[in-house]
Amino acid sequence: MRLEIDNATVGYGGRVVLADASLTLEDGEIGCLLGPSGAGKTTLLRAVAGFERLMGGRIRADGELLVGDGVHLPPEQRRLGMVFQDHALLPHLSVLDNVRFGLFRWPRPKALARAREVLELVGLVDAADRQPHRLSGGQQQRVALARALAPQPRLVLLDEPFSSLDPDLRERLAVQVREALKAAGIGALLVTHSQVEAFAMADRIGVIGDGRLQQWASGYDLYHRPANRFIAGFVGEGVLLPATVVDADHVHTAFGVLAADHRLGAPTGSRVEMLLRPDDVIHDDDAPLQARIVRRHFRGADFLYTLQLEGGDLVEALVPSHHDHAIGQRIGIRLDLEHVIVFEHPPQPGGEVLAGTGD
Ligand SMILES: Nc1ncnc2c1ncn2[C@@H]1O[C@H](COP(=O)(O)OP(=O)(O)OP(=O)(O)O)[C@@H](O)[C@H]1O
Repeated sequence: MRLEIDNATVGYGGRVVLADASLTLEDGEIGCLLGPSGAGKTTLLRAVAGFERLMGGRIRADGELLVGDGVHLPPEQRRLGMVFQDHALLPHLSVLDNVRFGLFRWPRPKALARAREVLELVGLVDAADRQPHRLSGGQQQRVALARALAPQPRLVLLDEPFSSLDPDLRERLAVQVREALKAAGIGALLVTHSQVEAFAMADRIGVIGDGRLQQWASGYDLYHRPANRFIAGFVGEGVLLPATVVDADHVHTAFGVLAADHRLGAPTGSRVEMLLRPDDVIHDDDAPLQARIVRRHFRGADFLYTLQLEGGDLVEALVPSHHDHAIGQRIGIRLDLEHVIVFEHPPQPGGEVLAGTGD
């Protein structure tokens, strides 16, 4: 199902939580709403489901108006599946009967066959006769997904489905859930505040913050082509480094003159900022530019080094972990990127290390 959210404004009691959000999720795609707590992700998801009203805008499913312009289709007429954080399985029913529960209008043999089919999709057909409480948290969440998929919804809505699970398990489960949805050919819209989950699961991610949908794009584009400073800081790590505009296409930086990703409006000589991700900075013994290690964070496969350049600015570099250098040591670095992302407004003196607030 193609989902179109067009200038949706949502809120409570006249107070706007999220204004003018627009996005399109193509048939079979998995979308994710990512953002800090209280940003309005759940409210928007509930508006798609039909549990909240819109203050403005429209939501369409395959061109059909679900809500907006005086229309408000009740949730049960939208043919959407829901999976919640507390999967709410019925404890006295077997896994199979939990999945079959929503199919009470189907003829019994057909309902049984469908329940088995979706349990197969989520890899739990062998657990069909067990009670839900005898399954792990991750398995229970997969049963909840199977239950949502059983009535063949047009789209599945998932609200923080993995948040009660261990971080390790979450990412694995996100991948499994993605595979099950793709195998079923059913698209989904997921709410999470974890970018790890969003990256593992989604074809498209919408980052919500400061009352707006800040960007709707692939995980790759959010990371490498963030639309603004908010996204640059919320998604991934890196630094914002001061730079000076040379001409409409170039900036001067500590790494020399670099090509900007877009034509610059700021006049020659203006101070701007450029985004450097840790994987843009390569450790190279032969590089003429040297930087001093001021912090090191061992992560197993690699080190995240914080490095100070000659002029005092800080950058971060992701370096394979067999390059084990001590704090205070100087190492050669160069950049591996074609264009730099430039934000054209007054920079912080000395640059800024982005916290990577989306965990
Ligand atoms: N039923 C309600 N009545 C009034 N205000 C509400 C209601 N539900 C949520 N809010 C407020 O709306 C804002 C957005 O809440 P929402 O749950 O959509 O955020 P979220 O991005 O999903 O956050 P979280 O990740 O913490 O779930 C918050 O300020 C919240 O306090």
